[in-house]
Amino acid sequence: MKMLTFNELAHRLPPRKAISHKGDYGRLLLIGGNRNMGGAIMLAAQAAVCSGAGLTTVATDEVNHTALHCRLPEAMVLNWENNDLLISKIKGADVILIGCGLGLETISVRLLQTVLINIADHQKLILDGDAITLFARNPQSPTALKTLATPHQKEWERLSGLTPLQQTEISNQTAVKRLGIDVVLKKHGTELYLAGSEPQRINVGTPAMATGGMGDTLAGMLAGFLAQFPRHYRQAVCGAVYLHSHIAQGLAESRHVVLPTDIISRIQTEMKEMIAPEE
Ligand SMILES: NC(=O)C1=CN([C@@H]2O[C@H](COP(=O)(O)OP(=O)(O)OC[C@H]3O[C@@H](n4cnc5c(N)ncnc54)[C@H](O)[C@@H]3O)[C@@H](O)[C@H]2O)[C@@H](O)CC1
Ligand SMILES: Nc1ncnc2c1ncn2[C@@H]1O[C@H](COP(=O)(O)OP(=O)(O)O)[C@@H](O)[C@H]1O
Ligand SMILES: [Mg+2]
Repeated sequence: MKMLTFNELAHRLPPRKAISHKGDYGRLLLIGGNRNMGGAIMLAAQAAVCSGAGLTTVATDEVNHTALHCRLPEAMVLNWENNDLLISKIKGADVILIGCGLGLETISVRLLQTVLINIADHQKLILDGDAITLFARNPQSPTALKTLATPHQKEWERLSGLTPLQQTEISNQTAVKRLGIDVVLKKHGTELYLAGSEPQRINVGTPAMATGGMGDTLAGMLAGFLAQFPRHYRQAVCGAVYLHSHIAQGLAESRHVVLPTDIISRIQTEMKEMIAPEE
């Protein structure tokens, strides 16, 4: 499988224009965080904001609102039980990420359905975590033109029917085509299956990343990149996936374990290396 390298990514994403404002860098809606897993959506939201999303709104259980406001005053918050407000936020978003700490309860199912019904083909959708598990139980054609799922191997097994041992490049490609979505298959040597390009694999990453919340952080980075670089879909997805593991690998030189929050604190600085200098 083709290897994704830093050289292929460096300076392929555009710098910010002097005459621009937050509205130019994407409206992002993140949906997740039940009563027990508020941390998952907070990590995703922090990663998205630090990646440069213009405006970030988080729809989550009300129990998480104070913590989220304290941790990330840059983000707006809404109660995910407020269906009318949620629908209006879905319709106004450029990118929607659902799944981090979403849970598998009745409300989780309803939230995913609300997104799938109300999203339109000019918007981008990212399915992570529990949204993948729920989607696998009831697969349907997504109405978003671009739908990206970010499963780990167990979630990919639920979605594709392939056990980790059966998850070969050819079988994965067949399953991706059948599902009609793009897939970032997370593992040691994460693989990218994006429509219109040949599968790629990253050569960065470390077992120091094997800790809860690491995938939530990647999902937030992907959302932030897609919101901000709407005309550079492939480079944005590859850039976020690569940078997440590249940062972790650098930090792991001096740490036994790398925390999601350690990665988040490096995103802004490391993105400076990756973005083309202003012309
Ligand atoms: N702080 C938080 O609130 C956290 C919330 N989380 C949320 O917990 C929910 C469930 O996600 P989980 O992934 O824990 O649960 P799952 O039950 O979907 O999958 C976890 C299990 O899959 C297996 N597995 C096989 N291959 C794997 C691979 N390559 N990578 C990871 N696991 C692999 C492992 O045995 C692991 O115990 C998600 O909504 C997620 O966002 C987790 O991200 C952990 C942190
Ligand atoms: N041994 C490893 N080597 C490289 N990357 C890893 C390793 N273990 C975990 N990761 C990375 O950490 C992230 C874990 O994602 P996920 O399992 O969804 O975490 P969570 O749901 O807890 O946030 C993925 O990006 C995966 O590639
Ligand atoms: Mg996960």
